[in-house]
Amino acid sequence: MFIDALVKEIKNKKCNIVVGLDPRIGSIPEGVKNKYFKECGHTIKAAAEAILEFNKEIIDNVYDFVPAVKPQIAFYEQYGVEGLRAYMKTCKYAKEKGMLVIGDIKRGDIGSTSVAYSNAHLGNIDIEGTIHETFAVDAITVNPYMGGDTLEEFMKDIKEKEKGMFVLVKTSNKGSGQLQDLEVNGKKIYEVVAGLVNDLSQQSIGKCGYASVGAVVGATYPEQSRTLRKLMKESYFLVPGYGAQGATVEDIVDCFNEDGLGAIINSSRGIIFAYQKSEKGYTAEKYGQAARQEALEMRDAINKGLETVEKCYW
Ligand SMILES: O=c1ccn([C@@H]2O[C@H](COP(=O)(O)O)[C@@H](O)[C@H]2O)c(=O)[nH]1
Repeated sequence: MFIDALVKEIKNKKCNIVVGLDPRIGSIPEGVKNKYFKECGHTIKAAAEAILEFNKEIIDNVYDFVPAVKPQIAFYEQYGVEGLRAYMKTCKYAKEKGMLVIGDIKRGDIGSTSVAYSNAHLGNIDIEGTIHETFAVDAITVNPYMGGDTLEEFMKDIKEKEKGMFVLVKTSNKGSGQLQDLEVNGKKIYEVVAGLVNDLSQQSIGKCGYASVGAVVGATYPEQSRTLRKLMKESYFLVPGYGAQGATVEDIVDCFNEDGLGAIINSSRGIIFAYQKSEKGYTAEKYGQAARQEALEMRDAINKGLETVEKCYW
């Protein structure tokens, strides 16, 4: 099951972080992009090639101690077909290096359309008996706004193909409260969604005791995450908002259960563009090493924080 593979990697690597692969061409070092711009001009193809090279260097520098990567598909889609090719190649490369891949795709639609999303991102597509995989990754993020039936359509691939999904429950952005914190029948919307996630998670509990149906819970809302931890005991939390969005170790420790497991903390810009922190003596030429250093520091800070509250698994 996806969750068993994730928890195994987390325990083996003693690391609770996921590196977000959100490449922005403006922040990719000149040395990388100029190579492709010289070859192909200022084209979509050149940008996509630069993104792929950049991602591979980041993966090469973190795969030995980081369990998973989370590419956000929007950063690839904006370059059309070439961008999506870079997304697929990035996912494949990370998998070859032994990392789990969480596709941050935030999909969800009426049931039959969710099936198509699931085929694309978790399963495969059957063309008159010939099976093809397209974007398949280990787990995806899913938007629950259209209701529980839209989530259920992903369960077939989660069970049969041993995949996972993280449902948006309480997001990290400033406006997340505008809808998610509204009260209906004495419950916040995010609590209602947590109920849906908890129900689905019961169908996907692995040997490790956690479920392949998890929740996205923003690091920027520690109070809400404490409530949510109690409502979804078996669900793993995918926690964005650390670093660039301002959340710190203190904000994320309660996303973990008492067993020291239950959460994987994402940082994207803070790691992949760490080379821009010139105060730390990093350089553009060594952007991969800068990302490695920053990810190591994040891992150690989180482990130390968890030790302090007596929740460190190892
Ligand atoms: O609530 C959410 C859900 C998803 N995200 C995504 O996580 C990363 C965060 O990037 P940083 O650079 O570390 O801020 C990004 O891909 C978002 O789309 C989120 O931030 N909050």
